[in-house]
Amino acid sequence: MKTIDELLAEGVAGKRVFVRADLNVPLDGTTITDDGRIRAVLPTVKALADAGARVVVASHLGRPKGAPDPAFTLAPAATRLGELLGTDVAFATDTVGDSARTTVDGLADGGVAVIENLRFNAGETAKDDAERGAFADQLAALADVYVGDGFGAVHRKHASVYDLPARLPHAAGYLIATEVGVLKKLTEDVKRPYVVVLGGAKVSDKLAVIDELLGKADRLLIGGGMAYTFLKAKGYEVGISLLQEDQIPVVTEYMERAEKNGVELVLPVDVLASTEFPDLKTKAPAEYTTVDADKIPSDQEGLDVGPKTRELYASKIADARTVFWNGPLGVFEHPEYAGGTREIAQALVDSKAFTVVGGGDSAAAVRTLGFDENAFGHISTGGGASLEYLEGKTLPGLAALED
Ligand SMILES: Nc1ncnc2c1ncn2[C@@H]1O[C@H](COP(=O)(O)OP(=O)(O)OP(=O)(O)O)[C@@H](O)[C@H]1O
Ligand SMILES: O=C(O)[C@H](O)COP(=O)(O)O
Repeated sequence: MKTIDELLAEGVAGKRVFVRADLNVPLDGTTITDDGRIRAVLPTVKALADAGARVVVASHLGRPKGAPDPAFTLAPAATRLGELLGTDVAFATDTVGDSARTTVDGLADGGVAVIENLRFNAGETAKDDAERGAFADQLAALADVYVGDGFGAVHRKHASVYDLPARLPHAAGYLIATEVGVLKKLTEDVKRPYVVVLGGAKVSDKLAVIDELLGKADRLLIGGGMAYTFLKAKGYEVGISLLQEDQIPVVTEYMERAEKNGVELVLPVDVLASTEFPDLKTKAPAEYTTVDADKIPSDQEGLDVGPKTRELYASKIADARTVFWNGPLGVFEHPEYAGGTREIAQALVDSKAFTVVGGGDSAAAVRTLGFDENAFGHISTGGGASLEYLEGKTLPGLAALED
């Protein structure tokens, strides 16, 4: 894989360099609530701009349906990038149309532009190779060189991640190099006990990693939306909690295998449950009760792990030498349901382990709850991406950067 330093040594002055970033930041309307993913790509963008490249930054944001949708515009991210760089950043209101062409043509050496959300174009995420390829051709027309630095999206076989680097000379950015360096340690030389904490809401994306972790980790602590499929598989009532019904046989097998392999697979023993999902905009006080995990009322959903679970999980983390944590333990965006995530973050900070926090939302949670980023060994920008790396899968966005 060519590094960005090698690319810089060859010279990029005057060249149009397409930087595939992951600027998929959490938003409250048009306000960015955590800009960690934008800050993470700054070293690459700065180095290219300082070397006189004309930098075209591209990313997806959210999951729009292949057409423009103002709720998912990258305009706020472009503005924030400009603030962080301390320079004007041009913004194209489309991805490969007139605005993108004019904006890129108007870039001076050392200038930076952001083009609109890649996923406003159906070709970006298309399953069909030809459709993705046609969109990649349009993107390729905007640049001379490609730099992959959107670590959070390298597990996606998408046009800008997978097909575009095949069409241009390419290199890996600083963020990808750092992320891969840290995660490699967890796959090759892990210090034990190795504890993995899994939570979050993208349950179907993330269950598969457990298959691999059952052969690697010593303890798996399950929380967040992921827990309810396990609790249901144990025969418990989970009410209207997040549930991946079709995965019940799979998680049942995981629990059996964990027992056979001597891996501790730990589930919540109590949860905060409510009849209503909280209002994340107004943060209005929520009504909930704390119930044992086998007694969730049928009209309620679990929204955070309860106090007994927090204590149990903290005790499982205390003597760890390595901890990987992906996915908030509850709906941390609401103050009432942030306690589980906060206490797990605190347990990581208090432990002597090498700690890695993975995921856009997990990283955002740690920062918005007031933790010092430096209190953790590494905060990864990739959730699904870091998990698939740990699964040992070939990640399309990394494979595409190989020479
Ligand atoms: N019990 C629960 N019920 C519903 N949603 C939950 C629950 N627990 C956590 N969540 C939600 O999970 C979301 C984060 O999950 P996600 O899987 O996206 O995390 P991530 O891995 O950090 O991010 P990413 O994969 O996007 O990088 C949060 O918005 C949080 O509110
Ligand atoms: O938030 C993420 O995990 C990445 O930006 C990838 O987003 P996606 O899950 O919508 O592909």
